[in-house]
Amino acid sequence: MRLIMAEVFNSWQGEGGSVEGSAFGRRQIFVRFAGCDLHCQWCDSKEYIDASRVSRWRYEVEPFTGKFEYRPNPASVDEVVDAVLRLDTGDIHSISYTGGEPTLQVKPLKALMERMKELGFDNFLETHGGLPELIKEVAHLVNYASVDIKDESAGATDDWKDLVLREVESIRILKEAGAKTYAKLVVTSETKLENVRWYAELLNGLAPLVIQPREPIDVPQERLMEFYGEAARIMGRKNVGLSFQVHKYLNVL
Ligand SMILES: C[S@@+](CC[C@H](N)C(=O)[O-])C[C@H]1O[C@@H](n2cnc3c(N)ncnc32)[C@H](O)[C@@H]1O
Ligand SMILES: Nc1nc2[nH]cc(C(=O)O)c2c(=O)[nH]1
Ligand code: SF4
Ligand SMILES: [Mg+2]
Repeated sequence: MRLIMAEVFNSWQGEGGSVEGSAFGRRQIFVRFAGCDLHCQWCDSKEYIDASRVSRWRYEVEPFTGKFEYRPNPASVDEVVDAVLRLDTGDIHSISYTGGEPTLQVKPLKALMERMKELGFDNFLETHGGLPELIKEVAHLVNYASVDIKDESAGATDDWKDLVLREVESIRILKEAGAKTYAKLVVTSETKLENVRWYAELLNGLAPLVIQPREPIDVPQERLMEFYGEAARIMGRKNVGLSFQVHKYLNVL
């Protein structure tokens, strides 16, 4: 079984804040899949969106050295498992599957998750959640899930409201399967308060929410706290948090 890979590296989880299900500050091995069906304006992984242009993938030779080796795509599941195991520093909290959008290659994603589970690792899925029918195929293998709610201002797709409803459905599926799941909302200076209210109503009683400013940050602090306050009023004060992309400030992968 083959897949289009982007990169494999060892770092600490830089996002998620402190809500339940977050692995912020935990050491992970990141497995980044190539290819995505959305086009968030602010995506920081744009070079991996068009899978047909990702002719090779890279894996870190040693954690935090910035030294990589390259292999051609498509990769085999075995090659990826080998790259992950080479980066096992013995203190790994979980394996993060990110991208691009990992669920688009659901068969190899499932095979990888099964292998890592057999090897004693927990699986952490980072997903846009827009494809609940694919989420269903892996939900039973997921220990932790970070599911994005794509704000209107992300410009991810034409029918953004329908996307939000599918993301919430994915969260429901993951929760029912027993995965510790939270929603991540990337906000910009264009984010509307009424939209934040709507997301909070959909998530109320289902999963906690982290509000993550788009990098580079353009949302004023007062606005951020206004979003926070509204979400907390609807969802409860223990179910909302802030998240920042801390790895970018520390200059690590
Ligand atoms: C590159 S995405 C890959 C996983 C999946 N496609 C998704 O969007 O959730 C990984 C995470 O990075 C976040 N992200 C990407 N670019 C960002 C930016 N410029 N500022 C803040 N968060 C960003 C996304 O919102 C998502 O939570
Ligand atoms: N350190 C670190 N934490 C992350 N959390 C989510 C990431 C991602 O790109 O999915 C990411 C990433 O690329 N690096
Ligand atoms: S869904 Fe994720 S990978 Fe795809 S464009 Fe948006 S942020 Fe980037
Ligand atoms: Mg990232």
